[in-house]
Amino acid sequence: MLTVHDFETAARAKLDPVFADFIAGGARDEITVRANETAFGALRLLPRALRGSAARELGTTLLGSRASMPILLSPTAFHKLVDPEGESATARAAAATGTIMIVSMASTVAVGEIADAARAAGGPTAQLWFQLYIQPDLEITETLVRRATDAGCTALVVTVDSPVLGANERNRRNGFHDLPAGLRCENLRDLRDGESGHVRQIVMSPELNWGHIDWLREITSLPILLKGVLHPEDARLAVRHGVDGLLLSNHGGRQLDTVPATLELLPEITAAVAGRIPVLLDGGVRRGTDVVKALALGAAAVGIGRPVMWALAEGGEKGVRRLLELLREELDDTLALCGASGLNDLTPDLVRPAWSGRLFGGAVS
Ligand SMILES: Cc1cc2nc3c(=O)[nH]c(=O)nc-3n(C[C@H](O)[C@H](O)[C@H](O)COP(=O)(O)O)c2cc1C
Ligand SMILES: CCCCC(=O)C(=O)O
Repeated sequence: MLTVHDFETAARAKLDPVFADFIAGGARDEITVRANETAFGALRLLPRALRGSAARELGTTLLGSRASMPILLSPTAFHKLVDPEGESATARAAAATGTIMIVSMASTVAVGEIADAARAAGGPTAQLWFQLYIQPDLEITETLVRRATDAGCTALVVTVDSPVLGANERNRRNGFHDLPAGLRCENLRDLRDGESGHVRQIVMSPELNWGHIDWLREITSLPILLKGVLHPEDARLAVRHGVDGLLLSNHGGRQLDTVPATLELLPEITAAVAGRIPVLLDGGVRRGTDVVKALALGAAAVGIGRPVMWALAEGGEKGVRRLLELLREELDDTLALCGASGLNDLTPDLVRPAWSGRLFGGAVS
């Protein structure tokens, strides 16, 4: 396994095609799925020379949580679909690497158990954040927040791009609508009478509004990030509503199709928040160079979604660990080649659009 794409190929060879499609797929024509990766390819890096340093510092602190590198595990549902130990295996790999795992509310291991696995592998400083779909039944949401807080999660990541579930037509064609027998959304156990972790218990609520964020702000002292804000005006509103950070995300192209690539939106979103809160980004990050481009354009860190599922499918805990080490090596190598000794050296002047004839006044095309 030498690249993220090797993990994708290996996972596809191993997995039930229905599950492989669930992971790879996106909404409708998957235009945004492709755009996320393409956007990184449309930028070029412009390195500095003779700024040598013997070692690079990759560590960072995000909203009080220490991370050994600016690459987080974005929340992905249903890890037991691809590995019998599910999220516990993922958490051990993240903790051993010293980076932050954002636990999906739709995890197939309960968040408390995931936290135990993370601490066993990474010690007391292992960092987990918890992703939340605010439920219209606020009592249920409050219970979920309490479960995450009791487990030791150090931030809440509220997904706001899912008033309804994205239309994944691969899943529809494959008839994949629910978890196979024996697997459950363990965080949802015993929330309502007679329901014990059914996926359909998770309500995607079209009524959500800023009042819900204000309410959440009142009931928790954990930092709150919003995941899925795309419009710069909403980024400004987030700051005004006391949100602590943004995870700039289009859900890996799985919600509204044809929204821009997240990288494309990054300059506008960082301008809108004007340094008041950190902006993280996910979507299409597959290489160390992608991480550097996002950070150069103002992201505090990036998240990876599908690569984690592929690595977990390929090799369980070891696979995820190898994936994270690989990305760390690529990031370190890219920093060195760019003449950067740390993340603060990554500035916008290191990035430019790919060459086009227009640079020559249209003389060459
Ligand atoms: C299989 C899968 C499951 C996901 N589950 C969730 C989830 O439960 N909650 C959420 O907010 N985002 C979820 N996402 C979106 C990811 O958090 C992330 O935004 C996206 O995968 C990033 O793009 P990438 O896959 O290109 O790295 C999921 C994505 C995938 C591929
Ligand atoms: C209710 C599970 C949601 C999973 C999800 O967010 C995704 O597959 O993108």
